[in-house]
Amino acid sequence: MSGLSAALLLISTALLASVVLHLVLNHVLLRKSSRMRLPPGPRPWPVVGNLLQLRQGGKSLHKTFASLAQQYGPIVYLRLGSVHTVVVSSPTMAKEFLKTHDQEFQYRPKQGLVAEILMGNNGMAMSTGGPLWRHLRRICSTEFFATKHLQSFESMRSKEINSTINDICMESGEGKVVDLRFRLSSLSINILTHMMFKKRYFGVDKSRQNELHYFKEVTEQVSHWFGVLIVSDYIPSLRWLVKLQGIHASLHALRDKKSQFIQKLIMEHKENTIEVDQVQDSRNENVANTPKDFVDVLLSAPREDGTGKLSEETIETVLLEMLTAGLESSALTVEWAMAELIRNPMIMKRAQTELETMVGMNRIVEESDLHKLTYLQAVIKETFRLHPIGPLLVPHSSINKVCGIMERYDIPPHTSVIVNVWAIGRNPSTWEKPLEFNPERFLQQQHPIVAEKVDMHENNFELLPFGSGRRACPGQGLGTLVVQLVLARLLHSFHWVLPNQQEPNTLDMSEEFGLALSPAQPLHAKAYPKLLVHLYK
Ligand code: HEM
Repeated sequence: MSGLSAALLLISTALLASVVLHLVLNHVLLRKSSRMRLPPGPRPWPVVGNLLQLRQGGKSLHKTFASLAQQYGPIVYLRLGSVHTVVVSSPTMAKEFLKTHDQEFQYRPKQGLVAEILMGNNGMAMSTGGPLWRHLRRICSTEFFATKHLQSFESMRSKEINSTINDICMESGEGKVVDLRFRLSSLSINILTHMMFKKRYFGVDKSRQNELHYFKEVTEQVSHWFGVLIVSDYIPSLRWLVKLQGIHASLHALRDKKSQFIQKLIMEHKENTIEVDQVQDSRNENVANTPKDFVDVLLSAPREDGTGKLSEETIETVLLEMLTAGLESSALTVEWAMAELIRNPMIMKRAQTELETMVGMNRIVEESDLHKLTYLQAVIKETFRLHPIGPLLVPHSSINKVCGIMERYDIPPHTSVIVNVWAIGRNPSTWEKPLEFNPERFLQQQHPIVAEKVDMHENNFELLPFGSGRRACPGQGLGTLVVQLVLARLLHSFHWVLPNQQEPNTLDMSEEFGLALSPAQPLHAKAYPKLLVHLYK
């Protein structure tokens, strides 16, 4: 027998053994779960469960789940390989899991291969839960996301946005089309990396180019891998097949790359050799005197049991998670808002008129103006409703079986609970004409769920762009602030239209589902300055 046939025989025997093992495990699992009052859902196939149904829907998982909800109702049970999964798609159901049973469902499901290799279980966002997760969340809330700390970076934010507005103004003067995806993502990277480790990557001289390239490669690859469906996460006996495909090797190589990048940052902070970047503004001030950054905070933080310092592994993971969660979220939300406004010129005009009235045309928008901009807030809520960048949140889970959901259903232990906020935002029984971009809906007092009530805080489950409860996004304050400020500055500083006299209503609004839900086509537009020249310096 040739070497090749021997290898093929070995592979087919192993495959057969995996399938048999799985059939046995499935049988046991089905017998156990058939005794529970499970929510309704499509009948699972042996071994693969409902995995094939998900594949049929293509890459847009949020849409596949929404059509399952239309068939089976606001709570659907699926078995993905051997993983119990529940998808909820109504405000009432979301409240049941994220508020009534928040304590039980505060955990994350067991990590898949990607998170296991790239993050370990010593971080925050992907951590299954426990004392370290609680400790890290407390550090983040008190030392990084606290209002006072965020305020201390106000001048840096303003200078970064000035610099972007200035670049757009120059492009406009040269008759160029603005690549808003690039501009917004560069701005968001500079703001976050400055707060996290006192570095900015865009608008810096050539010396930082290699580092920028490396940084982008690492973060883009991490995002890419989080969007890949790894079959052994659902059918563990196929782990050997995944190994054979070289996925482990690629992930380990990426882990080493990410470690190198973050280790360098940690070293620079320990040795105090970091070159603090300077963003010049018209008053020729720089931002060197900014407060303690996040790496400093983590390096001086104690362990969860109060002994010693956090391990470097933990620091690495938290930094990578914060970068992954925070880098694109605000930028993509502003891009969606701009796309909707360009498509709806009357709505853009109303937002601009509000800025002209409340701020005037003789100065730029400051953070202290934002609370007066009611219409702008409504535009942002409407953007979050139609285009939540985390359409399925991050899955929640419970350690134990939870009985009596809506007094009707039992949820097996370690079930992956997915909240389809995208479907909730488009549900016609909650929202009138749900597919219309209509910020006014948040200003109409007579509507049953009016703006004043739907405030994106703990008790409004109609609008959940940041989740809710113990696992809600800790970056909500920073994210909202950046979205409001950047959008206000773009609308106050420029008139915006599509290039080549393209009709507004022909703008492609299709989505790309990945780690974040982004416009499938990066937004390009022409900008025409509205303010006096010196306000762009
Ligand atoms: C517009 C901006 C943002 C949006 C829409 C957003 C949305 C979300 C959502 C939907 C979740 C999952 C909530 C859940 O599982 O229930 C989340 C979690 C998280 N977000 Fe954000 N986010 C934004 C900005 C940020 C920023 C700027 C940071 C950090 C710099 C950040 C850090 C995190 C972290 C660390 C978690 C995981 C929390 C945990 O598991 O305990 N986010 N975010």
